[in-house]
Amino acid sequence: MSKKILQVEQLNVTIPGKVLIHQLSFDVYSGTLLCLTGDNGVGKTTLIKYLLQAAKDTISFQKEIRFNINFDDIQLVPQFRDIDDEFPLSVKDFIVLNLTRQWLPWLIKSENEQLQKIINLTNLNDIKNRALGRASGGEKQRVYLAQALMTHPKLLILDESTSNLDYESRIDLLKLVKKIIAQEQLTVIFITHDPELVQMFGDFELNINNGHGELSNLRLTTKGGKHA
Ligand SMILES: Nc1ncnc2c1ncn2[C@@H]1O[C@H](COP(=O)(O)OP(=O)(O)OP(=O)(O)O)[C@@H](O)[C@H]1O
Repeated sequence: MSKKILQVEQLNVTIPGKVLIHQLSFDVYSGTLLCLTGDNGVGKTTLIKYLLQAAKDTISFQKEIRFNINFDDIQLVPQFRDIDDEFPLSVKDFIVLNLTRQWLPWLIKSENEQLQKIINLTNLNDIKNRALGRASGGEKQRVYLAQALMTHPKLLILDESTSNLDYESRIDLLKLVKKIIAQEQLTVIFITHDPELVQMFGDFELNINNGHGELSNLRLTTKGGKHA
């Protein structure tokens, strides 16, 4: 089994006046895809907010949440982006928005190399100069993924990245995510309502139900030895 990058022990996930998830414990292993599932409103996004807060402020949650990576090693691809048809920035320019160095208005050699590597990895060569607003839903998701990958994350959190995509685009995106996990030793937490994707691509499933979370190892439990 690969290295643990995150350990959560007996965590209560709360909102004002209510415990959403009781005594939640699970581990996340490096180089795996963990699917976070559960009905609307069970607390998946709130759990992710706790994890991000704990990565930033390691002291407050030190008993319940322990990361073996830093906050800067984590990238979140949010569920909603305000990108309409008129969004003028090119795919290439959007991908580099995450880079924090702002003292030069152009990219240095290593950043250009990283950009081209990520564009190749996410199959965006054909549309890299197109305005992002003109990209299809599936292409946009690949661009968001590419933007997140620019900073060499160790943990990527995908919040329902496939929810507005057709069947083929959903499968394609998850195949790409699995390829990147294998190539880059990336770890992914994927929030999803899609049981088929969980079964096809997940290594682990953390299902939240009735205020409790249960972690399943899908590689061990899947019939037919899909992941064995
Ligand atoms: N700051 C807050 N104050 C009050 N209620 C909140 C707060 N944050 C979240 N909630 C409530 O907590 C519940 C869980 O929300 P959350 O967004 O975590 O659910 P979710 O499992 O991600 O749902 P979905 O699948 O619909 O995205 C919801 O009922 C939401 O309205």
